[in-house]
Amino acid sequence: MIFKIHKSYIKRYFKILNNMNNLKFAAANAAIEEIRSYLQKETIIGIGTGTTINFFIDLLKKLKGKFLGAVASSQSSAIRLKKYGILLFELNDIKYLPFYIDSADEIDINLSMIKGGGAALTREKIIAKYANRFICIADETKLVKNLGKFPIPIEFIPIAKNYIINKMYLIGANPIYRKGLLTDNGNHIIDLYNLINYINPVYIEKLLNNISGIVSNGIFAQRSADLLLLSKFNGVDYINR
Ligand SMILES: O=C(CO)[C@H](O)[C@H](O)COP(=O)(O)O
Repeated sequence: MIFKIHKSYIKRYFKILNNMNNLKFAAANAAIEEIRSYLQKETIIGIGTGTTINFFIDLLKKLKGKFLGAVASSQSSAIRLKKYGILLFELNDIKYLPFYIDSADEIDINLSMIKGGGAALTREKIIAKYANRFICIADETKLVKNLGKFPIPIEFIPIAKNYIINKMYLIGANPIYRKGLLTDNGNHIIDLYNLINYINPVYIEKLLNNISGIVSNGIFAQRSADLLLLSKFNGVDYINR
């Protein structure tokens, strides 16, 4: 069966996409301005993962020479950084990380987040915890009153799949396995639906941390962001924790 899509729908789709990209670019650009004056020859920057961060990496290439290099939270970000000739470091090789720049799938006013839509949550959480300052860049669609509409990703060790799925039903979540996905750490991902509108993200984060086989979960409440650069159609808001 052939479906004909009206030209006006295609035009509208590209207009929305373009607007979203403009917002992502604006947030990324604000982060560049935020860190610019702190950069020194020996500075290493922590870099997240995703479409918003890709804009940040593209802008960062212009600051090459003003900092030493970067530590990436995923293979995909590492490849992009490498393409621009930005020096890559392993987290274990660095003593101090002044900034970690990343986006989020959802963020609330306390700067707690759900992350991991791009499956990089474990490395993101480790680097975010190691960093002195977490700067989150996001467009205004990511800001929510209560976290939980976006499913919570959990990265787990493959042999624990059935055990974890059963456990998730017991705590009232609807677990959906991301078929065919292998994380950079060789693990798998389940997305938890219906654990919505919870008031206490720290409680859920700790609860999930406590289940055997789960390597990490996408709630970033114990280590929330320090600064949110939130891009809107009329400018960028600076929201401090
Ligand atoms: O947590 C993440 C990846 O694991 C990303 O930060 C999150 O998914 C947002 O991505 P995007 O900028 O593409 O909306």
